[in-house]
Formats: sequence, C-alpha cells, structure tokens
Amino acid sequence: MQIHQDWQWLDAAARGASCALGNFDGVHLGHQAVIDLARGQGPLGVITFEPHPREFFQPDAAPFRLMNAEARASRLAKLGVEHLFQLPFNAGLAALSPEEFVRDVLARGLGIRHVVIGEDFCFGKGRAGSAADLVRLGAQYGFSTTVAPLVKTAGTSISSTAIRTALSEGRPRDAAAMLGHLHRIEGAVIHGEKRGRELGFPTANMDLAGLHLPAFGVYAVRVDVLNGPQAGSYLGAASLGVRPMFNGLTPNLETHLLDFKGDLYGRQLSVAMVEYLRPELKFSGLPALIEQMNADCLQAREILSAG
Ligand SMILES: Cc1cc2nc3c(=O)[nH]c(=O)nc-3n(C[C@H](O)[C@H](O)[C@H](O)COP(=O)(O)O)c2cc1C
Ligand SMILES: Nc1ncnc2c1ncn2[C@@H]1O[C@H](COP(=O)(O)OP(=O)(O)O)[C@@H](O)[C@H]1O
Repeated sequence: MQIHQDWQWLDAAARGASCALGNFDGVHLGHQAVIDLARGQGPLGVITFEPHPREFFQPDAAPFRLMNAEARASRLAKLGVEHLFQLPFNAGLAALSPEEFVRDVLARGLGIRHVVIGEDFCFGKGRAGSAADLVRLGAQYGFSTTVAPLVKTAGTSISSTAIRTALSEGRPRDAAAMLGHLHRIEGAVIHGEKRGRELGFPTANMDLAGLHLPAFGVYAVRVDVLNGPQAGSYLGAASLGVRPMFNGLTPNLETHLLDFKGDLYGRQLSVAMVEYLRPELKFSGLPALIEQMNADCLQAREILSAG
C-alpha cells in the first residue's frame, strides 16, 4: 500500500482510484462495508484525514481515537487497500466549501474515478455537504458516487462512538463484534518504573497518549510482538490505568506476557483486548497484589485457552 500525504503533486499511478472516504477510526464493520463497495472499479483507495478533524477543531478535548494513524494504515493495508490518501487536515482544508473540496481535492487533485461514503457522511466547511451533495457534485466533476447504508448489529448502527462506549464500559467483546476484530492497542514498549520484575511480573509498558481510554482494569489479552528475535503471538494479562497501588497519575497499558522471557524495550507490540477481568484495586500490601496478579494470569490463561 502506498501512503500519500497530500493531494497535490500526486504521481500519475495513484490517479483513477476507486476510493472509500471517511475517518475510518477503528476500521469497523461499517467501514469495511464502505471499502468493499469501492472494490473492483480501479485501484482501491481510501481517503482519510490526519489529524482526525475533531482533533483539529477541539485540540483540548479528551483523547477519543481508537487507533493512531499507523495502526489505521496497517489495518487498511490488510484489507487490500492500494492507495491511502492521508490528507493533512489543517485550516486550509477545513475552509474548503463542499464544492471546492470535490473540485480541487477529489477531482483535480486525486483524479478519482469513483467514491463511496456512508449515508451519514458530511463534508466541507461547517460540514455543509451531505451524501446527496456529493452524488450531485461528483457527477458534475466527473466521478461516480455510491452511498453505503449504515451496517447494524442487533438492531443498532455500528459506529466508532458505539465502540468507544463499549470499551469505556469494559465490554471488549461487544466492541469486537462491531469492529469485526479485537480492539488493539499498538505501539512501542517504553521504560517504566522497573517495579514489575521485583513483583515477579515484568510488564511491557505502552503509552496511551492520544487514544481513547477503555475502562481501567485488568484484561485477558492476546499479544503480538511485531519485530525482533522473539516476534510472535503470546497470551497475556494486562493492566490498563493509573496503578492505584503506586499512586500513578498518567494512564498506561502494562502487559505481562505469559510463557515469555526476554527483552521487549523498543519492540512494537499489538495488544488485543479480549476480556475485562476486574477493576484496578489498591491492595493492603504487595503480597496481596502479587497473589491477585497470580490469579489474574491463571484466569487469563483459562479464558484465552478456551478460544
Ligand atoms: C495482571 C496485572 C494486574 C495488575 N493489577 C493491578 C492493580 O489491581 N492495582 C495496581 O495498582 N496495579 C496493578 N497492576 C500494575 C502493576 O502495579 C504494575 O504492573 C507494576 O507497578 C509494574 O510497573 P512497572 O512496569 O512500571 O515497573 C497490575 C499489573 C498486571 C500485569
Ligand atoms: N513475560 C514478560 N512480559 C513482559 N515483559 C517482559 C517479560 N519478560 C521480560 N520482560 C521484559 O521486562 C520489561 C518489564 O519489566 P519491568 O520491571 O516491569 O520494567 P518497566 O518498569 O520498565 O516496564 C519488559 O519491557 C520486557 O523488556
């Protein structure tokens, strides 16, 4: 998959694509349906924005993203997307009217052949353009448009918002049903307080900055170590939150890999949330925490071995 950071100076090979257009946060089943409708009509493209428009308009709001740009790109690549147009969302782009966006970005800039959007998609300055406007403007500027109906599970529409709610409420399996895959937190392993090894449970620590926070607590997880000599898939128990035992402040993700020994600092990890086990607790002392961590690892192994 080729990633294009702009719509100007595009090389000729990237023109004529059939593109899905949207934010694609989470790349859930609804997004996948939109992408599927773009297949077969030319090189498969996705047009998205970076930062997410909501991050641009509300930089001080609580982080809400289900995945960062890298995780989104790697999931889109797995779906067979050939061109990812990751348009820089800035004041210039935000100021374009619906017609200017269609004419300057989609038609002249990217030279698209076909575009697919979800029926609730809005675009252009002040979100003034609707799906119907895109159909009309596309015909005017030389491409066809497909409007995809919203995908539902159990009667409710799948949305990034519904997935965030499920994760905030400690329901990762419900989130996975809407995503079509387990929710994953991906990134590099950073240094922590070096306390884990003292407790007998070394934990690979990951930063959650910029990401939506699932319910604080302990999870059964599946871990992919993506690079290095010990790359592979492992089972794990992870704690997501602020570590009340140690009066932590910044939320992070700490994952103990079962049946693993080695060095993970700097490695890329993908941690999939399978099941919520319990909230984070403040115990009377370290022995009580260690006993509970043993029980957590046993429970995680049981759940994960069951499939
Ligand atoms: C399975 C598991 C359960 C945990 N449960 C708690 C908990 O209930 N309360 C808490 O404060 N920290 C909990 N932790 C986090 C530990 O406090 C943390 O891993 C330890 O402080 C090591 O930190 P370090 O990696 O920065 O050295 C848990 C960690 C794991 C792996
Ligand atoms: N089974 C394991 N699970 C997680 N990390 C492990 C494991 N075995 C060894 N490690 C290594 O130990 C580190 C974590 O040890 P820890 O004492 O918790 O340090 P830190 O506070 O820096 O996270 C990991 O980053 C990794 O390099």
